[in-house]
Amino acid sequence: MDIVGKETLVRKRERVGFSSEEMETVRGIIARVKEERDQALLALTKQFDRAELSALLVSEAELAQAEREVDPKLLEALRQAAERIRRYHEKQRTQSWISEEADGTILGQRVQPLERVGVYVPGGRAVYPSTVLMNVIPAVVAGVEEVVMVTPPRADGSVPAPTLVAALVAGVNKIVKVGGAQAVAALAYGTESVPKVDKIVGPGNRFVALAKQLVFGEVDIDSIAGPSEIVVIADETADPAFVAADLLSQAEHGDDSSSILITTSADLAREVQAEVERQCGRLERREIARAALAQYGAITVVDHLREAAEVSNRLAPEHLELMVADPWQLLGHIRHAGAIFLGAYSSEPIGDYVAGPNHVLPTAGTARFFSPLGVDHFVKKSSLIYYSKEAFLRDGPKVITLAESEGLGAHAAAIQVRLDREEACADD
Ligand SMILES: NC(=O)c1ccc[n+]([C@@H]2O[C@H](COP(=O)([O-])OP(=O)(O)OC[C@H]3O[C@@H](n4cnc5c(N)ncnc54)[C@H](O)[C@@H]3O)[C@@H](O)[C@H]2O)c1
Ligand SMILES: N[C@H](CO)Cc1c[nH]c[nH+]1
Ligand SMILES: [Zn+2]
Repeated sequence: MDIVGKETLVRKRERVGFSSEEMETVRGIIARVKEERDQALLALTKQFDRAELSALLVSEAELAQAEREVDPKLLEALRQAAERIRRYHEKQRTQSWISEEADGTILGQRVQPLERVGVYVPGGRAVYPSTVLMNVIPAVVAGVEEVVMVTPPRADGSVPAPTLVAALVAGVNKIVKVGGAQAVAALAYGTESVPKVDKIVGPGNRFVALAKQLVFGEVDIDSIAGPSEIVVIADETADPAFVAADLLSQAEHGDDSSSILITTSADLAREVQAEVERQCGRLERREIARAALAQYGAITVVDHLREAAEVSNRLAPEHLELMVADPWQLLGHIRHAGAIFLGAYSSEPIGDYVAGPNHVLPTAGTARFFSPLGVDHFVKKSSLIYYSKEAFLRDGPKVITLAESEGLGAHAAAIQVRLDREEACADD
């Protein structure tokens, strides 16, 4: 990892948008799925995943086989993680409310779960049972009636047992063996095997992200979760081995992941640089991590922690670790980050798996305005309005004035007809 100036470090994070070629590919896939439905899904799965499927849906027998096959230790870890994730998300529930005014007017807001959602679970380069839990549990906690999961099959037509078992633990209703843009299109428009959903959530590669953007409007989507990112702010009290290990934890996700250290200590910067080199050599995914660090990894030395917070706020990272003597004090200066990890033992992977908060977080600077995936993403709200006659007679004339100022005569007339009726009744 290079030690660079802070402006170079900020530029390291800049990403290229979608190419016209990618646009064309994904538009073509979506159009084909709309037209040919299941036939297109089967053909595209053969083309991209090299799997020749006889059925798109995962069967009960496959689920039972996965339960038998999976390591009991993994099953137990998934169950315990699911419990913590469920408990955290239960705290996010928002209630409907209703409030009555003195004149009898009743106003309120009704919160209702979405009926059916689709969850994309990546299946290309790695297996992510934890991502199944993180996407499905908030939907279940919100009260969504039907959760449809899509994930690309392996070349032999199977879905990895840990993914299937995680789906069972989390409460998925239907699992479809399809990935990429074709899976997103199927959820957005519906096919013989895939029901049309109201919202699509879940991370994926560029084809998945682009497809989600293109079907937005037909269905709702969550924010687009791009390549993983970590920023560590560390002072001279941080342990260089801990810092290096946490930087590598995100670098191993993909060669487009970003790992950045901002520190007030030039000594720590050099120690972390050496540690990263040493620890990276021991990793199975070292080539991926090296490529990520070369392109999107950097260390910068700043004069004080306030400046470190300013640089981090400009990056608005997905994950931010505060490995400093007093992380709670520094927290006051942090404005933008998807998840903030405080202190030496709040290592980022704790948040990826077991802490409870969601690991689907805003990336690429979107933590400035997006929030972590949560129960809110799976509900919608309706306003409730009951006007008493007394309140109507008081406010009606104001509505007429406002409607006339906008040239909307029918609006004014809807009020006037009631005012006239009232006047006629009073005359009788
Ligand atoms: N933010 C998170 O919480 C989180 C969690 C897990 C994974 N991820 C990210 O999700 C991504 C997963 O990517 P992945 O590729 O491993 O799996 P993926 O499931 O997203 O993509 C695989 C699919 O991409 C499609 N595809 C591949 N090449 C194509 C091409 N040339 N043209 C059209 N379609 C093509 C195929 O249909 C294939 O099934 C990674 O970037 C990973 O970091 C993020
Ligand atoms: N760190 C990833 C999100 O950026 C999520 C993940 C899944 N598994 C391990 N990590
Ligand atoms: Zn991770």
